[in-house]
Amino acid sequence: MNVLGRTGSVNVGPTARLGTYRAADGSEGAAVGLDLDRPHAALVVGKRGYGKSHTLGVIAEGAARAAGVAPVVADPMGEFGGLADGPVPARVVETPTMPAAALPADAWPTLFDCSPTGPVGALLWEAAREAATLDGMVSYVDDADSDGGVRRAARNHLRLADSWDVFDPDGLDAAALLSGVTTVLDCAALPDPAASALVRGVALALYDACVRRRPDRLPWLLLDEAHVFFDGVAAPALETVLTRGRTPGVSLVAATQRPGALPGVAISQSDLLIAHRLTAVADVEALSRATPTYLTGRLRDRLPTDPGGAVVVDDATESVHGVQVRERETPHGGADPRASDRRHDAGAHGR
Ligand SMILES: Nc1ncnc2c1ncn2[C@@H]1O[C@H](COP(=O)(O)OP(=O)(O)OP(=O)(O)O)[C@@H](O)[C@H]1O
Repeated sequence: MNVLGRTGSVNVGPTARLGTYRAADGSEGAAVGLDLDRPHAALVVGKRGYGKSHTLGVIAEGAARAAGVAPVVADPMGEFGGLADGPVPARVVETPTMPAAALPADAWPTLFDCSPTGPVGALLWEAAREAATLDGMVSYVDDADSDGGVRRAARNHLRLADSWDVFDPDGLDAAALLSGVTTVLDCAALPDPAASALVRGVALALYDACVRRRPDRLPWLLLDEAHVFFDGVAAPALETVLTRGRTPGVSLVAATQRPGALPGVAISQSDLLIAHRLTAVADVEALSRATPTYLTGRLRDRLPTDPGGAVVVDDATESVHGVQVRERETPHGGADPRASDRRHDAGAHGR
């Protein structure tokens, strides 16, 4: 099997089975895999319904099976629970939490769209610097020598954070995330700021663990709907992983239907691009601007038209491939509901 993202001997190291090569006329060829041996930054793009969540699941299945790899999937739509229902080692954390201290003090004003130099933002920043728990932060705010309105506003922000149920002193840490099984963080019930805070804490915990010690497994962080995280408080940690993660050994796979909404670094730092069908001009242009010179012809002309088809731009081998992504081994939760199915179900129940 040829392995994309890998230079040197193709048979060395863990590999995710991606699918088969696909010629321009649609005919399928030899099996093709993705390298999981070295750290990578990969971007999976495609318009709705053309397979990017499916492909993220295929990569997660391969990573779950790979020795020496600890995959963590951030699942904003609750589509990846099926990973735990199949033959790969995976667990779903239905209500993921992390210690409040996992979010750096300077992130707290941003979490609530407060200026860090404004009175409320500055108080939140100080509270996070001085206290490791939400309760401790609230106490700090209550005792602060600030205007009553400022304290009230800061307390309301912290109450909102408490209502998300995402901060817990006993929440996930790097040791739990780097355990042997794939971890799916079900973020479907979390509002975007809470999910983004969680992903920032997780990304930093994984990065710090790899910088400070040599974990038994290399983390792979897989993000679906990645534009939500890049647009939120998670962005600085994701950019750190993208720009500095490879040396300590942290990989990031970001899937999005809106590559045009990602920061330029998310495209330019990716050494693997898996592009499904895209039609929005802004998205195609964002990719085209960052795609390398060895991609001959316009990217737009090479994009596939049917679900599961993809163009893979591999910076390691400086090559471009047409690929048909394989079927999932575990149930995929991303199919759109159909009214006709509901009508059938209702009929079966005699309604
Ligand atoms: N390679 C493939 N082989 C077989 N079926 C596929 C493949 N890729 C996608 N599909 C099917 O196509 C449908 C849409 O795929 P998917 O949910 O991954 O799309 P998406 O681009 O992530 O859309 P959304 O943004 O709505 O999540 C699903 O029913 C999925 O099972």
